[in-house]
Amino acid sequence: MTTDKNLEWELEEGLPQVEDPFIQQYLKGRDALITEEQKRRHDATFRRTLSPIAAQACRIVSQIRAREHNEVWTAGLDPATAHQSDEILYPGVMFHHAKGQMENTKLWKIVEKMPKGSLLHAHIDAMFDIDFLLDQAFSTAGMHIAAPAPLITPQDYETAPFMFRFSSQSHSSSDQPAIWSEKYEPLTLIPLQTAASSFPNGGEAAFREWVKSRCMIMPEHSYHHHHGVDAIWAIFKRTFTVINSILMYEPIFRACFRRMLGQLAVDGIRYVEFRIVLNPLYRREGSDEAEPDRVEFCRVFEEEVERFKETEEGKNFYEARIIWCSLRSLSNQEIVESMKQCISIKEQFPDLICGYDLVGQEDAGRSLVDLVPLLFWFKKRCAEEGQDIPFFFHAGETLGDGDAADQNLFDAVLLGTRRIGHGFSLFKHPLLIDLIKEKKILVECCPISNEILRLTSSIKSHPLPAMLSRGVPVSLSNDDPAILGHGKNGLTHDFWQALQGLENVDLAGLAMMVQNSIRWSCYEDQSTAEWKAEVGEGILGEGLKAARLREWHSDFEKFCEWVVLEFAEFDDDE
Ligand SMILES: O=c1[nH]cnc2c1ncn2[C@@H]1O[C@H](CO)[C@@H](O)[C@H]1O
Repeated sequence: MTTDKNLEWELEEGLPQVEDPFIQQYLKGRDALITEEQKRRHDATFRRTLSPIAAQACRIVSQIRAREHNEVWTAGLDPATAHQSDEILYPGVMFHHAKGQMENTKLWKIVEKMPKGSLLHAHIDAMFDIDFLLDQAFSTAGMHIAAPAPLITPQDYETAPFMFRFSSQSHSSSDQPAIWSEKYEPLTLIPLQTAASSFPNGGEAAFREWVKSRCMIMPEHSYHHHHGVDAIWAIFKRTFTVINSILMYEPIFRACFRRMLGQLAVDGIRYVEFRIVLNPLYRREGSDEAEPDRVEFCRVFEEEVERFKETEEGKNFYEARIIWCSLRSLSNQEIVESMKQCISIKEQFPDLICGYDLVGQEDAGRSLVDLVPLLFWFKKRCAEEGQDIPFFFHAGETLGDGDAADQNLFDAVLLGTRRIGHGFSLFKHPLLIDLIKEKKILVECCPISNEILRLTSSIKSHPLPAMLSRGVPVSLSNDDPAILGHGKNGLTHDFWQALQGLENVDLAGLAMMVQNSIRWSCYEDQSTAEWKAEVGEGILGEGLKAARLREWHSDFEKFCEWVVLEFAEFDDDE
C-alpha cells in the first residue's frame, strides 16, 4: 500500500505513478500484446461466441477457482506447521496429494456435472476398479490362482509373475502345498479362496491388499522420479498380466464392463473409443479352454454395449468402439499376425473396430519409422479387403528430445494419423505444431497419466498449456484410471487438474476441449476426405458429428444455467 508518507517519498525521488499517462500507455500496450497472443489460443473463437449465460458461468467458475486456490490449498495451517506436517499444498499439486481434497471442492462438483463429450484415449484393461475386479474374482465360481514358481521372498511378492484362471475342476485338496511354500508345484491351480486364506501374515485381507498392489501403481511409485521412466513402466507393465487374467473371463468381464459404462455415463461421457490389445486368454463362462480367437470377446463386448444403451442410465450413450492395438515390442511376424486379426475382426464386426494403433512403452519399444514397411503392408491389405482402418497413433509419450520416441511424432503425422495419443513432446516441434494444426490432427492429452508415469511432476510442468497457447486442438483423457489410482472412472480428475492447475484454462477452455473430443470422434467409418471435411465443418456440417455437437451445445447451455443458479453468490460482475 502506498501511504501518504511513501507517496511523498516517491514523488520526491521522482518515481512515476501508475496513473501517469506514459505508464498508462505502457500498460495499454501490454494488455494489447496479451490480447494479441490470446487470439492464437485454442479457444479464442469459442470464447468470442459464448452465450451470455455461458460467459456468466465461466466467470463464476473462475471466481470459485480463485477462492479455492487461496482457501483449500493451504489446509488452513500456518506455513511452518504445514511444512512440519507435510501438509504444504499448492494448487496444481501432485495428483495423489491433491486427490482427497479435490473431490470435496466446489470445483469438483461443477466439473463432475459438466457434459464431457467423448473419451478418446483409454486402455480398456486399465479402467476397471481393482477392488471391484477382486470382488468379482472372489464371487465367481471356479476362480483359481497359479504361478510359474512358488511365491516366497519379498522380491517374489513384488515382481514374480502369477495369474488368475477359471477352471471347472476343483483343485482343492488338504495336503496340496500352498502357492506360498517351497513345495508348490509350478503352475498348479489353487482355488482362490484357499490361496487367499493361507496368505502369509494376514490371510484374505492381506492377500487382497497384495493383489491390489500388483494391479496398480502406488502413489510412492509415482513420486520416485529419480528412478526414472523405465522403472515405473516395469511396474506398470506387470499390472496388465494380473488384471487381464481376472478380467478375461466372461462373467467377470460382463459385470465389470457394465459397471464401467455406467460410471462413464454418470460422468457425462456419451461416447468412448477403447484401445484394446486383444490377447487370446479370453474364456467363455464355464469353459476351461481359452478362445482360439477374438470373435467371442467382440460379440460379448457389442452385446453389453447394446444392453447398456437400453438401460435408463445408458439411454443417452451413443456408442463404444475399439481401436485395435498391437504391442510395439513384438516382432514383425507377431505384429503382422495381429494386423491380420484386426482386419478379420473388422470384417466380422464392422461397427466395432474404428482404428489401429501400437501400444506399450514408446522409449523401449519399436519406433514408427522402424514399423513403416508393416504399416504400408497393413494399408495395402486393408485396401485389398475393401476396408479403410485409420491410424490413431500414440506418439511422443516421452521425455526424449530428438530421440526415436520423440521422432515418432514425425511419422505419426506423415502416416496420416487422425489423432495423436499423448503428444507429450510435441511442444518442442514448431514445424509439426503448424502441420498438425493445418492437417487438423487432435492431441489426446492425458495429464494425470503423464504425471504418474513420471514424465512430469505435476500439472504445472506439463506441456498442455504450451499446446493450448499455440492453438493445437486438444482433448483430455484418463488413459489408465484404475491402474494410475484415479479411484473413479471418468474424466473429472483430469479436467479438474487442468482447471485448478492452469490459470489460462477456465470453463471455456475445458468446454473447447470437450467440443474437440466430439469433433474428433470416429462415430462412423469415413474415408479420409469425408473425415477431413466433417472435422473441418464442425458444428456447421450436416452429418452426425454436427448433430452431436449441437446436442452437446444445448447440454452445455443447460449446465451453465445450473452453474449460474447454484453458485450465484460467486458472480462478481453484478
Ligand atoms: O499410456 C500408455 N502408453 C502406451 N501404452 C500404454 C499406455 N497405457 C497402457 N498402455 C499399453 O496398453 C496395453 C493395455 O491395453 C498394455 O500393454 C500397456 O502397456
